[in-house]
Amino acid sequence: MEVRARAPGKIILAGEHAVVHGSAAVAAAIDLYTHSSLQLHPAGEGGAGEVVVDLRDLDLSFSWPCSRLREALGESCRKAELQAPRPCSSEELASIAKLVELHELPEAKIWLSAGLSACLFLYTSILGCRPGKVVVTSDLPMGAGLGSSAAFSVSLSGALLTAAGAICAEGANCGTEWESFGKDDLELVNLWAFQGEKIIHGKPSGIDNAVSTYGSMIKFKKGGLTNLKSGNPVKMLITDTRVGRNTKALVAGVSERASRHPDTMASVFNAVNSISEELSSIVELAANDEIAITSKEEKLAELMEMNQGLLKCMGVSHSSIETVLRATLKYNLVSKLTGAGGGGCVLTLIPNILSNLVLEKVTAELELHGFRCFKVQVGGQGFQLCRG
Ligand SMILES: Nc1ncnc2c1ncn2[C@@H]1O[C@H](COP(=O)(O)OP(=O)(O)OP(=O)(O)O)[C@@H](O)[C@H]1O
Ligand SMILES: C[C@@](O)(CCO)CC(=O)[O-]
Ligand SMILES: [Mg+2]
Repeated sequence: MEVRARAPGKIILAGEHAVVHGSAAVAAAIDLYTHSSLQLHPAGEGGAGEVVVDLRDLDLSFSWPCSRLREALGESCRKAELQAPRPCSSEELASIAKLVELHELPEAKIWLSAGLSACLFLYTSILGCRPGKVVVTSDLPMGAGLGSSAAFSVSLSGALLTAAGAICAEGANCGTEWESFGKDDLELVNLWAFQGEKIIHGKPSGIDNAVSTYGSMIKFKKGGLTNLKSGNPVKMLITDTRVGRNTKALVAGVSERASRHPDTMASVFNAVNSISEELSSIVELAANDEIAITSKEEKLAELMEMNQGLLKCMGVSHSSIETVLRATLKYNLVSKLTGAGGGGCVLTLIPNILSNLVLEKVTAELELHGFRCFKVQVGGQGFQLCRG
């Protein structure tokens, strides 16, 4: 049997980085997905067979004989207690890293090793050393702020947990082939995906895996999640500056700045918390006429502008991000970085009354800089499954 799972990427409307330090943040799922499909193979004689990970978009395939996995991981290669996800110990992570190194990734693709380590950890913890093949494809740019690592961890955890019989989809959703899950199953997927994110990010807040698992728009603050019912659709243009960066390093950089200036940075995080709280209540307001919608959008834009200023103050803006801010401001549009920053993607709020002509002009100007623009639906589905 083949299990096909998908999990969405996300945008962060307010609160990235500060959320790692306990502030509130607001995030929403977008309609760009990572798909993980899984086929289990019958165990060969004497435990033969292999685990194959096929990263289709990158045209890369990796395999490990089950016997090699068992030898390297020993006890940890035994199926874990599925209902209680466990973190990857540092010894286990070192053994997994050695298994990944066997494949000698080219220097230009070395960033993949964290994703492969997370994949091997989730596979062997959830299924043990059973032979099987995972195929991953994604609409998301990797390492660009749209939550590719979380969508990868969520889709993979969900496919593995389904194959292990730990969770079960609840039937077709809205007449599509994609099936959704109940609250308890989603919670389990989210907990396992968080362990995968820890391997990739170092110190994740958990917001990216939560919004990818549950979908919709959420306010997230350590230990708590509120579903936001958006009063009117929020329209955003996403610009990928194509400047590569790494969330783990950026998160560590902000923490270092916080340890050098604890009081000052505490005030910055506190200000971001207020922005996220205010933004989440504005998002939920239902505006009925053009004047009300415009006033709501003006408030959102101002909060995004303030948040961008504070992100710059945390040291995570970048000249490419500043270029997008200037280009969009010429059309009176407000932008902020989204995700970890340092390059990656920028959000631009698209007012309801903005004509398609102006939107096309802005997009064309951004593309002239070599950036790539996406128009996305905000606040859609979370983790879902399709039976093959
Ligand atoms: N489809 C995928 N296949 C394999 N590895 C992936 C995939 N998607 C993400 N990854 C792993 O996640 C890493 C990118 O994660 P990172 O957290 O740095 O960026 P992001 O998740 O795209 O952005 P952000 O965390 O700011 O939202 C990649 O370097 C890779 O290790
Ligand atoms: C930068 C960060 O706040 C968001 C990355 O999308 C990291 C995290 O919350 O884990
Ligand atoms: Mg990430």
